Amino acid sequence: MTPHGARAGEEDLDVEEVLALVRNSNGNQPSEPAGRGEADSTRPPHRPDPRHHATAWPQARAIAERTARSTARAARRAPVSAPLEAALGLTLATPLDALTDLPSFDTSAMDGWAVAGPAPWDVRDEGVLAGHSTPAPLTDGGAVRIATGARIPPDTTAVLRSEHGRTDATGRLYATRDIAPGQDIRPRGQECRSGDQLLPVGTLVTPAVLGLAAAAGYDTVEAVPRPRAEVLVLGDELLSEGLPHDGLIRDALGPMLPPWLRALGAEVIAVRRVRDDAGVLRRAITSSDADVIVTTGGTAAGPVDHVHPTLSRIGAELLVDGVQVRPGHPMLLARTTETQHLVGLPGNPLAAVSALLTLAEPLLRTLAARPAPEPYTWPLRDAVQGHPHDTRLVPVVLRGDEAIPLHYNGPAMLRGIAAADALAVVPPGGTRPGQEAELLDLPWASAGIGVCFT
Ligand SMILES: Nc1nc2c(c(=O)[nH]1)N[C@H]1C(S)=C(S)[C@@H](COP(=O)(O)OP(=O)(O)OC[C@H]3O[C@@H](n4cnc5c(N)ncnc54)[C@H](O)[C@@H]3O)O[C@H]1N2
Ligand code: MOO
Repeated sequence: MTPHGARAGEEDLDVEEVLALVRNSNGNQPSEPAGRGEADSTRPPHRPDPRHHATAWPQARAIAERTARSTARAARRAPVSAPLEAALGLTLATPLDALTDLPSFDTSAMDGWAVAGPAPWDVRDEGVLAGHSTPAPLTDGGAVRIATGARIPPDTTAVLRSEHGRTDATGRLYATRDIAPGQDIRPRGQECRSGDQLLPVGTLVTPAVLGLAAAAGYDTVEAVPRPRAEVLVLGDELLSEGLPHDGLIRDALGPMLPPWLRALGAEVIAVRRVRDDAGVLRRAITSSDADVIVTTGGTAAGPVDHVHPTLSRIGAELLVDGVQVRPGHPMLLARTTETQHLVGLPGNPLAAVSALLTLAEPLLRTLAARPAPEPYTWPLRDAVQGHPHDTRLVPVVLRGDEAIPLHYNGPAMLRGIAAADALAVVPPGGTRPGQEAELLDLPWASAGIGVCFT
């Protein structure tokens, strides 16, 4: 594995600059109708050559990130005060400064005796347990039974572990090995002083961050709110239960997308089935107050593929109209209002995954103010056939220090991705056995279901 090193510095671009970048990259005026808008009768009903519009894969991801950054700046969403139990997966909007010294008092690190002065020691009758208030001071030659986590009595020299002490017939305590002054005492403020910065703005709230926040005295943390996402599942052929029959198939994306979008930082406010009707789709889009609308299907140029004409009719700006990636090349990204984006995922399920990781991931991550993952590469055990011009995303499992490409990676298949640890980014032309390729992690593969899906 070879980390690429730090990401190239992403300069702050505003929306105009992003749009200019799109114009330059694919010759397409993003503010123009998408290409087959009913509003523009001078245009042919089908886009003549999708490849002509398609954005290179790395650039598509950069556009998604940049438009999210400029929208986040424009929208200035106020931080929320999140109770710890609701903060997992959010990003800190203010630094986590210690509200107390840690430890907040001198603490015994071991079960044993607090002792004062040299051995032997007379042991007090009553011991000190964790949670007790300040115990009485010791005097030279004195000792007291103490539990791990208990407050150290004033004038204690050290803590003698229970396994390193013995008492004689008269009950006097001796050490079976040397103990140094201060041994097994955690002094107040050893980890931090009140006011110390424990974590900076922008830190992802993990289970460990929740623990640290609680230890440091927090009941709530100031965090960036999750971007609100609404999923519109298009397609009259979809069933929500039972076996496929009579040309109807099960909706695979309705169940898959909400948890995946949550893992990417979104709050999923609704999942709606939308029938193949341009008016219904239009109303569904224009009535949504989500930050990000995610549609599935209808991105191509078939008779009931209503996404492009609808975006055109509502005056949305197409920032990405097709990406040079397989599967998923008809994917799109549009800005529907000043503060709202739409990600069009193709209907083929693995193509939808590809679009999710290409466009939705950088968009949601940036809106959620999450840190960008460090890109990394991994050797692919087997040769992978490449597309002549486009990037391929191929499901892989990680075994030892190799990534093994999986079969069943066709656009309509989920069998490969369901078994995968990551997606390999295969450049045009393919890879040789042992050649390194960038990997895109799947959120559950590295973070665990409970962590990333809450
Ligand atoms: N003439 C062309 N046809 C197609 C092209 C092309 O370039 N020229 N591209 C193909 C590619 S590549 C893809 S990907 C698809 C994208 O199509 P759409 O986004 O319009 O999706 P649909 O046509 O609605 O569906 C495609 C396929 O996926 C199935 N589907 C849809 N939704 C779901 C779902 N929620 N769960 C499971 N399966 C779903 C749907 O039944 C179709 O089989 O276009 C190609 N065509
Ligand atoms: O983008 Mo499509 O998935 O190649 O079938």
